[in-house]
Amino acid sequence: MSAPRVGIIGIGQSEFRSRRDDSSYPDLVREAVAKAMTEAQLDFDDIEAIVYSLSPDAMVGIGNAERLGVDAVGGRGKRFLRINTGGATGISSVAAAYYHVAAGACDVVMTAGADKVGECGDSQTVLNKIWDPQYERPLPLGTITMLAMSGIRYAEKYGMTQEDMAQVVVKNRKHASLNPHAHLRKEVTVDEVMASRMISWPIKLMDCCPQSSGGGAMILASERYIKENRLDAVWITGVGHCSETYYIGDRMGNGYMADHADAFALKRSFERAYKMAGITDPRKQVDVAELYAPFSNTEYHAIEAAGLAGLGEAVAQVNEGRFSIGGEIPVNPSGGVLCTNAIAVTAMIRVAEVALQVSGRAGGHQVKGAKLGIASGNGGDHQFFGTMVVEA
Ligand SMILES: CC(=O)CC(=O)SCCNC(=O)CCNC(=O)[C@H](O)C(C)(C)COP(=O)(O)OP(=O)(O)OC[C@H]1O[C@@H](n2cnc3c(N)ncnc32)[C@H](O)[C@@H]1OP(=O)(O)O
Repeated sequence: MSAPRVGIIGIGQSEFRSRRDDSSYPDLVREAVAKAMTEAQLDFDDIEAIVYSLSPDAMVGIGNAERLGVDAVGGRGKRFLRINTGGATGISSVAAAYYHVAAGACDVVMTAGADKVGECGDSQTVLNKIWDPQYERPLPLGTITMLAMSGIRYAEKYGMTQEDMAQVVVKNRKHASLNPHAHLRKEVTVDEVMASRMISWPIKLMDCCPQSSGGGAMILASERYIKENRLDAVWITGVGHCSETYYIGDRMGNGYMADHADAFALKRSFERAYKMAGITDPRKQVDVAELYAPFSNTEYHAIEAAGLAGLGEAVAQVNEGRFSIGGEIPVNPSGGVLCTNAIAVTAMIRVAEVALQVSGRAGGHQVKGAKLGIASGNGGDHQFFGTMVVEA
C-alpha cells in the first residue's frame, strides 16, 4: 500500500534563549506560527486542524496549557488535538498532522507549540516526576542521571571516552555557530568541554543540552492542495514510532534489545520509517540527519540506531569528521538538541531543519546537495521514539 503524499509548506522557529521574559507563553507560540503562516502564504481560515505540541505542563507552569495556546494558533472552531510523548512530542505532533492529511480528513493542518524550560525553575526536579514514585524516582532519576547510566554502559561496551563525548559537543557547537536559531552558538574546544563542571559522571556541563525557551510551528498539506495552489513543498515519505516499557529495569538483560548502551526501540522506529520510504541502505541514501540527542553520549547510539554506522562504530566516525558539515552524512547540522532544547518543540525542529536542508534553505548550515533527510525524537525516559524521512 503506498501512502498519499503529504508536503511541508510552512516552517516557523522563534528565537531560543534560556529565558524569553519578553514573551508570554502564548506569544512564543504566536512568534513561530506567524513565521510559518507567512512562509506558507496562508490565512488562518485555510487551516482546518491544529495539532498542539505540548510536553509536561509543569515546564510552562500552567496546567493544561493547550487551553491557553488555542487562540495563539487560531484554533477556535477548528479540530484541535494535544500531543505529549515527552521529548518526542514535537515529532509525534508532526506525525499526527501527517495522519490527518494522509487519512484524507483535512487538506491543511498546522502543528505548533512552545516551551519555557529555562523559566521552569529546575527542569530536573520537574522531570524527576515522570518516574515511578516508589522504585525509580528516589534514585534520584532525572534526564541527566538516566542518560549518564546509558553513557557509562556505552563506554564500557564500545570504549567511548569522555574526550569522544567532547568531540560531539565541538562538532555540534560549530554547526550551531552557523545557525541563527540555535540557543548555544559559541564554539568550544575539547579542552573546554573537559574542564566544564561535572554534572553526573561522565556527563559534564557542556555535554548537556541547555534549558531553552522558544516555539516552533509547521504547516502540512495534501499533494492535491499543494498542486492546485502551486505551492513549494518538501515531502514526508516515511513515518515511524516505537515505544519502550515504563521501568528501566525491565529493559535490561542480555542482547541488543535489552542493553542500556543501545537504542533498540529507536532503531525499530527507524526501520519502520525506512520501510515506508523505501530506504534499504541508509548509509548510501541519507544525505543529512537531525537526530534527537540531548547529551553528547546519546548522539552515538542515535547514529547507530539510524543505521548510519554499525554498533560501536560511531565514535571513530565522528572523530574522522564523517558526520560534520562537509563530511559524508552531516548529523545535526543545526547544532541539534545539544545546543537548543525547548522540549515541547525540539523534535518538531528536527523535522523542520531537515525540511529546510532538503529544500536548500538552511542558510549558513546548509548541507550541499541534500535531497533526503531523516529526523528523530526521543521522549519520556527513552520510552517513546518517533522518526521521519523527508525528501525534496
Ligand atoms: C530523552 C528525553 O526524554 C527528552 C529530553 O530532551 S531529555 C533532556 C531534557 N532537558 C534537560 O534535561 C535539561 C538539561 N540541562 C540542565 O538541566 C541544566 O541546563 C544544567 C544542569 C546542565 C545546568 O544548569 P544550571 O547550572 O542551573 O544552568 P542554567 O540555569 O540552565 O543556565 C545558566 C547559564 O549556563 C548556560 N548553560 C546551560 N547549559 C549549558 C551548557 N550545556 N553548556 C554551556 N552553557 C550552558 C546557560 O545558557 C545559561 O547562560 P545564560 O543565562 O547566559 O543564557
